[in-house]
Amino acid sequence: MNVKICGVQDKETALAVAASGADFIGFVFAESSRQVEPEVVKEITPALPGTIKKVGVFVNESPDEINRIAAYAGLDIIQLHGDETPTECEQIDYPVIKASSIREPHDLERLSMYNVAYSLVDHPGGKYRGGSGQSFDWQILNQRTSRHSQIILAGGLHPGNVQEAIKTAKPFGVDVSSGVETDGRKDVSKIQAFVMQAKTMNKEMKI
Ligand SMILES: O=C(O)c1ccccc1N[C@@H]1O[C@H](COP(=O)(O)O)[C@@H](O)[C@H]1O
Repeated sequence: MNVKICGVQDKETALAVAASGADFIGFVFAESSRQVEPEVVKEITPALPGTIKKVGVFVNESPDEINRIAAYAGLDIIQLHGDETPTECEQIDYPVIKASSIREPHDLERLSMYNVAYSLVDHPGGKYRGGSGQSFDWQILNQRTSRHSQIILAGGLHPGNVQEAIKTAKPFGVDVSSGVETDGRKDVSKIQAFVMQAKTMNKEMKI
């Protein structure tokens, strides 16, 4: 199971995320309580091993600005968490994770409009466009077709429910932000527990 830990804001936490065995680390450049400046991420990314993919999260930013920040900050992958069109996704010079809100089975149809590396499925959200800590009905994902491969499941995951989520939705990967925090800050013991729970499912399900 592939694991992404999102909303990292400092080098110490980033190193702990890499040491936990996570496959992707996310930095939020969009408006959020977890927003981080490109100058900060530029100092963090060279300290991380090449094995962990550095993901920049953007909401309704222009492709030119995203490409500029990605090159400057040393990103590998771009996560688009707003109303970006399929054309805008194709203007990104990096592999794209396109996030979509899932309320009902019909929402899955939207995923195949995008020619992107990964589709991330999330709860419709709260104050910001993501990171709300709320989950949706994972059973909906059982109605996806083979066109919907490389699904990353997000929204309200935490160490206590990630195994059930994986069993139900059988995603390519899982993504978490709020669920590995205590009092709004990343909590290394929760990050380690989340990665351990998700990777254990890997072995049990042989996926
Ligand atoms: O984490 C944020 O603050 C954020 C802000 C704006 C867009 C996306 C954001 N994070 C993404 O939101 C989902 C779900 O997060 P949570 O686990 O429910 O808190 C996840 O994909 C994050 O990458």
